Amino acid sequence: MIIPDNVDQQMMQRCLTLARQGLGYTSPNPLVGAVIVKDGKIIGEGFHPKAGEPHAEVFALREAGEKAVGGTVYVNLEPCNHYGRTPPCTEALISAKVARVVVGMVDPNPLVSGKGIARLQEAGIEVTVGVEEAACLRLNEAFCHRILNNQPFGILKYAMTLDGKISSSTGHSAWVTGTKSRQLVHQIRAGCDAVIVGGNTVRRDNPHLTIHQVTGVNPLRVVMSRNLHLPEEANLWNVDIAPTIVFTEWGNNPSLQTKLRDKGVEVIELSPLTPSQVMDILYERQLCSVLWECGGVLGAEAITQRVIQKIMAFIAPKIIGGFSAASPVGDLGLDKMSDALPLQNVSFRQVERDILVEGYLEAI
Ligand SMILES: Nc1nc(O)c(N)c(N[C@@H]2O[C@H](COP(=O)(O)O)[C@@H](O)[C@H]2O)n1
Ligand SMILES: [Zn+2]
Repeated sequence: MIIPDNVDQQMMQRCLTLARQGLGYTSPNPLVGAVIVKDGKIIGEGFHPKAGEPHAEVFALREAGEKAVGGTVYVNLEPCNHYGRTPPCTEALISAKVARVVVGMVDPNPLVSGKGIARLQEAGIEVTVGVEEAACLRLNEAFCHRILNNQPFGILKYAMTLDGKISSSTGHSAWVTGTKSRQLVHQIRAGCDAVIVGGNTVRRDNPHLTIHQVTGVNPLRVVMSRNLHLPEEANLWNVDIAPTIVFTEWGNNPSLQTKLRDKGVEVIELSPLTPSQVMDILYERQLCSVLWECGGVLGAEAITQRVIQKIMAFIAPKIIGGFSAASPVGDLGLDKMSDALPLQNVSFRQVERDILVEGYLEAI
């Protein structure tokens, strides 16, 4: 392959493309891709496929072999300088005698942060940091949030009409948005480690919460139901497609608990059952990103408990009306419009006739 102009940016974009091949498999580790270039040609490429397996740099070095001597290595995350599940990549890069390393972003992991870059510089390797940094940060926003806050990154996703309703006043909601938006949701799910819904969503919509027509892995499906008044038969109880965990409060509906466990559904009793307790457990289970596809009551509770960092709102150009038709976020206890939670880094994207508004509830 011939290398184009603005090589550093182009090669970093190539790293991001490679890194995305690990989407859905790497948690709690980041998505990382690496490219090695020498004499204007790519001589090695790699990506991190799974926690416990070698890092992206190692795969790229393996492919380049002896030719890596004097080459330039591109990697979207600072090379590690610690013994984790795998040995430090800095030592592999130094042994391979590469001349230059171009890093997309500093690793926020306190075990690494800045130390990988310092080690390479000490060994006489030229290091450039911050190429395509915004795109690198965005790709690993969930990893960064998790490692800095000891909690998974929470995304609240909803679809609403132009008059702010997620269903009609009878509860009917199929469908608010168009086909393309719904396909995009499947892609978003494929990039998340878990999807959470409340008991109402299970009773009313009987969702699968899987991915269709996109490549990737199904996320873990999570149901939060205080009273455990859930149907005995539901799509989510078919764990052959994807695992399901049901969180409930201690001692509720023991006979359904037994039936669910018999079907292979994991049931966890917590008192009190709160979004933040659930996120703590998902953190311990090594998850980086959690997509909340719940109704307004649970969504508001999750926002109040600060477990939601990002909002993805699909808005369809239609009006349903109805005083009792549900809206995407329930009571936040805010009385004045001046208290409304502002989103940051907001972006807008047209998806057929719908608009996707994305933004962050607080800086990450
Ligand atoms: N630069 C880089 N490339 C990769 O491919 C990576 N997976 C990482 N991860 C960093 O190292 C930590 C995990 O180390 P182990 O896989 O346990 O050895 C991870 O937290 C990142 O800081 N970095
Ligand atoms: Zn490494």
